[in-house]
Amino acid sequence: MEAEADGVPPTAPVAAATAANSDLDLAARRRLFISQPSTLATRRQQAVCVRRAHKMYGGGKIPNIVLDGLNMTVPKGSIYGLLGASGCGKTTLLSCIVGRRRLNSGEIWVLGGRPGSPGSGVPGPRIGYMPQEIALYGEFTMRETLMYFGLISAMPRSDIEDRTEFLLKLLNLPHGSKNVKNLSGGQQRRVSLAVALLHEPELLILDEPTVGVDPVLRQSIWNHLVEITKNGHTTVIITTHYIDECAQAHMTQKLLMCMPNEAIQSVGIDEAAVGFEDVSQVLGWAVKFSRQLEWLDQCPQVAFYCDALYAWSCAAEKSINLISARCDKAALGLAVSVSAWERVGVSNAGQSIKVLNDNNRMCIILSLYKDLETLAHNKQRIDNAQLRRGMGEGGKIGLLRGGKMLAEESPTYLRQQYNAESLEDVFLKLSVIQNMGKRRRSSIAQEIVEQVTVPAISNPALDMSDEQHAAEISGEFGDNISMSSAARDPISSTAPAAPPLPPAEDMPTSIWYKLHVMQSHHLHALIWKNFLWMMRNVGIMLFIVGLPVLQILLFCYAIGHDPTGLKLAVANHEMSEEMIMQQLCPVRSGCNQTMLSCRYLDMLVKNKSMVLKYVNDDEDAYEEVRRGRAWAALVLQSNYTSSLVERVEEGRYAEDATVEASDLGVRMDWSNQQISTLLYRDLQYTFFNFVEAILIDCNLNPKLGRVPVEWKQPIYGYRDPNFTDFAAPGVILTIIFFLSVAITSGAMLIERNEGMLERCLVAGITGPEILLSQVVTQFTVMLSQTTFVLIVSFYFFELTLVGDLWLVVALCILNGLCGMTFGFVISCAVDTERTATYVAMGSFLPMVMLCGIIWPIEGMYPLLQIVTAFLPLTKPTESLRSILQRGWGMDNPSVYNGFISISLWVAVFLIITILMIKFKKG
Ligand SMILES: Nc1ncnc2c1ncn2[C@@H]1O[C@H](COP(=O)(O)OP(=O)(O)OP(=O)(O)O)[C@@H](O)[C@H]1O
Repeated sequence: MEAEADGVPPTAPVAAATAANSDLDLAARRRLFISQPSTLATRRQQAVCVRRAHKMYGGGKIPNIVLDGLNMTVPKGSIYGLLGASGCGKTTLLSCIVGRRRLNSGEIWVLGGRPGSPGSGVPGPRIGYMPQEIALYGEFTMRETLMYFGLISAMPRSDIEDRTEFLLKLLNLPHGSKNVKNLSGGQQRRVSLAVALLHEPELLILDEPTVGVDPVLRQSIWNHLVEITKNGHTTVIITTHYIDECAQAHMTQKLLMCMPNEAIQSVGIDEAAVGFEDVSQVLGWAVKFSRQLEWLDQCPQVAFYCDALYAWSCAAEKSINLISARCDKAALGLAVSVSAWERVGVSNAGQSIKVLNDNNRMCIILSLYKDLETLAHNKQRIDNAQLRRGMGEGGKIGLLRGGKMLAEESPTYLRQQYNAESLEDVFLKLSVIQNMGKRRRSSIAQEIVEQVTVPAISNPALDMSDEQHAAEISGEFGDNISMSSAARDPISSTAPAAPPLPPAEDMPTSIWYKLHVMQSHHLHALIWKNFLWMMRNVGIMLFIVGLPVLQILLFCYAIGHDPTGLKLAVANHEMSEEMIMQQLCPVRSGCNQTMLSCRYLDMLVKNKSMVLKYVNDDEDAYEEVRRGRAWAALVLQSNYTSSLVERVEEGRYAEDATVEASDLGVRMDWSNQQISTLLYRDLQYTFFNFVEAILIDCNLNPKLGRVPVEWKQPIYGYRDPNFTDFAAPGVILTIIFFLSVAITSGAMLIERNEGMLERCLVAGITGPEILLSQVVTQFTVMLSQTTFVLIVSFYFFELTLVGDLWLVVALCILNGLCGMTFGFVISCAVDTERTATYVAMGSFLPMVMLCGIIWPIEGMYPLLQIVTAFLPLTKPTESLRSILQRGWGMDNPSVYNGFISISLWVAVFLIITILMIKFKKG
């Protein structure tokens, strides 16, 4: 039955039977492991327990497998160093541990629960996370930064203040009222560390914490970490991608800068590291050096570490001479960080090395500037030595390579077991063993094996001779020894299935629990932070509030008004040459039938602000138009007045010649539709007014001069509508909508890209909380924007407002909300601000064109008319136009459709955002 269970029929041949036997063994072993009642409990007792973790990025044929059956066990109360080359997956593993990414398969237990599950506290206040990037608000002071993260952790203000004082002191930070952006890189990293330490979490995860921190401070940080792990309540995981140990493998790290002679003697150190970070320190060092060296003389060896910008160019020579003069040690190591080399430049570096050589006392540890990696690597030696010392013998180091944990032991144990002087050697040997497992026939591997003495394999985790067995054993062998599992493709593996993992612990399943995604202290912290950010960026806020006002001002001044000062060339043959010379056409009022042409032309000037230029003949007038000096040429015959009178008096009996002579001859420049339509209208309307005026003056019925159409009082709008009134609704909504898009997506992307969002999420803030806090904050901004825009439009420029102002306000606010949620979608969908700008711009232009803002939808291509009905601004624009121009209320479909449409869009954008936040991680 057992054989059947393992898929081998009882009648199989002998070879198969042998295999079946081994399967039986395996099954028996598996049962043994499964039956261990303590397995699940043991896992949950660890601070972190990872079993058979698989994680890959990208799909397709060549996925990037980052974690490949990884196991990791971090006991509570320990300091765990996660070491591995750059890009080996440390950050990925940490983000899975803190619940920000999901494994493709495998299990993670953190502090007894599954990260991301309700009630686990992970992500949340049980974790202190210091990411690789600074991830802080540059505009906030250190105190404000710590206050914000303290509030997130629901700490009382007094506790936050106490802890802040303690941490500022511990981390040697300047007075807490300095803005984070004004701190040095190293100081910023220390603030970042302070944030992680602030709420005294149970699990502290520090991703490369001591980069940019001088040796003095590193020591105090390490002391603190050792202190907090002592009582077993706090566990620390630290990553670094520098694998090696220093050449002098037993170097003891001590702070010497300020340490008096007696202290050095009492500590009894035999090697020392001296480090400093900035120019002033270097210069100070150079001056004080002779005295310091007296103390340092106690040490047989000194490592001299420098990360100063001008260390080489300004002070190095002097310092080195001083060192050289006072110190006759066998070896004085000189390590310089990559940044110093890079900034000083290779030539200076070369010069400095020359000085060192000339002095002939130094042993240059580094292989100098040619290999920046080596420089970086050497810089980190001090860290790793501290890591080792800080962890003591109880701590563990996990060596990560190729998605697997090569080993997980105390540094001393590893060095002893592999007979290695440094962890780098251990790592190298383990890498060779790993390669042997994968590529036994590889000549390259053989070569390496020949050169590197591989110790007898005593750790079954590294025995790759039976990969399947290794995989089976992995993770079940015991929780205190973690072993690497065999390489196996998580998807395509045909190897026997691993034993089933224990079921997950029961989590609260009530709907209320699941809905309980908002916590008041989180919202309080977020809203406080958002408003603080606004206060710190008054210039930006003034711009944000002022920009829509400026835009509406520009719109009201620039758009929709009738063009004035249009030039007309007039060939009026009723005028004498002298009159043309003087550009004077005499106007006679009353029932006077002389020079009527002048009376008409005068009305054009006075009523329509046209500018007339009198010319001698028709061709001259046309030429003016051809040369672009006039929009139209008017020709009036020499007998214009008499012909017009005769035409009016004789009516249908008037002769053709009379009718033609009374016509106003017009040739226009029709190239500009707006201007020519306006001229066309004004020339005619002015003529009707002119005839009407004469008829009135002569006591005749003015209606006789009109076309037989009676233009009664309009039902909606005015007889003389303007384009401003037509375009204003769409323009107001567009301004509010797109400014909300820009502000919201900008704010969210800045947070995300600078790592603040990630940090907040790890601290336990949820996506909906961030959204709600942004909505609250942006709402106040949008409210002020809307108020100013409406005041400018309807109070100062008196745009037509017939309907209910509150409906207008409500629609504008909904529209701003819609822009805000669209901004959320953009910030979730894209990664950079530049892409966000492209998306915003890409959506702005089509919306302006298609939503009936600058041209009536009725004039669009029929298919577009259907499409445009579904866009966010179409119905609201129609709705606002109806409220403003027609005074319609919510009972009218044209109005309420706008409200419904925009509300639906708000809901759609919100849902998309929440889904993206939920499913886009990892
Ligand atoms: N979001 C992502 N999408 C695709 N690939 C990713 C993503 N994040 C990381 N990777 C890849 O996964 C691998 C592991 O990256 P990770 O950042 O975890 O390494 P690391 O060990 O922390 O490196 P370092 O020490 O340099 O910080 C790298 O090859 C990286 O290119």
